[in-house]
Amino acid sequence: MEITAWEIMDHTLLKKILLVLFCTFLFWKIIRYMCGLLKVDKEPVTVLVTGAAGQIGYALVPMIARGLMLGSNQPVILHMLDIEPAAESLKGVKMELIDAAFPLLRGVVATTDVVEACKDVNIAVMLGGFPRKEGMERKDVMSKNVSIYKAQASALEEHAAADCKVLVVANPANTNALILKEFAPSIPEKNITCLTRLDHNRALGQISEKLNVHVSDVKNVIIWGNHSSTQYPDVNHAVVTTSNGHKPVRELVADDNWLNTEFITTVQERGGAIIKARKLSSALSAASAACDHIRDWVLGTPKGTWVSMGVYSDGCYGIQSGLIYSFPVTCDKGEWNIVQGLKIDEFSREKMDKTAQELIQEKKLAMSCL
Ligand SMILES: NC(=O)C1=CN([C@@H]2O[C@H](COP(=O)(O)OP(=O)(O)OC[C@H]3O[C@@H](n4cnc5c(N)ncnc54)[C@H](O)[C@@H]3O)[C@@H](O)[C@H]2O)C=CC1
Ligand SMILES: O=C([O-])CC(=O)C(=O)O
Repeated sequence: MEITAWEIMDHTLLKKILLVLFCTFLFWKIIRYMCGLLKVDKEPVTVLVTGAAGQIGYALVPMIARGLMLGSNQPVILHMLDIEPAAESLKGVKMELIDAAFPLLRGVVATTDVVEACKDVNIAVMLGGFPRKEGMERKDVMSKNVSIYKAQASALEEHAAADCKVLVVANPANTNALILKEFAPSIPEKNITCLTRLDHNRALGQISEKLNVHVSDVKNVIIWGNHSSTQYPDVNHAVVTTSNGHKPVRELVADDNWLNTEFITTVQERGGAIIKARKLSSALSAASAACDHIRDWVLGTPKGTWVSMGVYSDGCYGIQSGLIYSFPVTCDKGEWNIVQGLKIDEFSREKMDKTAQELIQEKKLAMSCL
């Protein structure tokens, strides 16, 4: 068969067109594959917030959904628990979370069922509890919280993820955390903590105001002990970053009398001062501190910096083991470790022991309510 010149040219053209189409297709496939490799969409982390219809809850859940707790590339699923009388209000919070269209928020559960709330939870922030009311004895409040924390400990133990990290905020925070630990024996004791980061941040704030320096330049204050007015805010190891390196806070403040009296009582009594001013307890700063606590625990503390966390004591610094006591800690790869070897002077020793004594009494009271 005879092939004309036109037909030969036509063939070549056709081949070229096919080749271009094939190359475009291949290029597109490669680009899609590379995009897949670079994709940063992680598995969502499930975060439980109990008492979520309350005022800290209302400040905290949008922070979590915005990535302030676990990072700006970490999707989250929120589980919110409250009690029946707050169910309608909780529903409203869920509606607002949907309306806010948070890109990281991959699901919201709002429930009054503790089992549903605890299911597959990776992080639990416990805000729910029974507040002290007029005319109530400490023992009455303790007894109500012991039963709440006992029940929630069992639900977490049975239904949460095996490596669930717990942060107790509700007061009495240290002792509620201790009860939770007692009744959730299969959750590792290192995974149960309480919030003293608010007190830590308050101490940083006071030093920053006194020295007129940026708060992010102040570091390594310590809150020892109970989240109560016996806590000991300690600046003996705290420093300020200056253009000439780190300078001790004591040297810069140059007023030991202020540091040993007014500074300590201001931090110890700050919660009460906020209640007096707002007629409500601290909520935005408590929510922010809860985010700081979990973020540093999960993602790590910056090099050379420690933070304060209420953790299970092992006897170090002469603090009786078996209490949830606030210590200076560093965090790495999801684990906290108490900063060791800090020098403790006589003034500090006395204050650290006083707050430990209060925790021993609270523990006794809690155990008597069981
Ligand atoms: N550790 C810290 O630094 C701080 C601790 N707190 C404490 O945090 C807690 C929460 O404070 P707010 O949000 O201001 O209180 P709030 O009274 O506004 O909210 C508490 C919420 O817990 C709910 N609740 C009560 N019993 C519950 C249960 N068994 N299960 C689930 N939810 C339950 C209530 O219905 C309410 O919605 C309080 O105990 C407060 O004293 C407050 C500030 C700082
Ligand atoms: O007593 C309260 O509810 C408030 C509180 O713990 C604080 O602000 O430190």
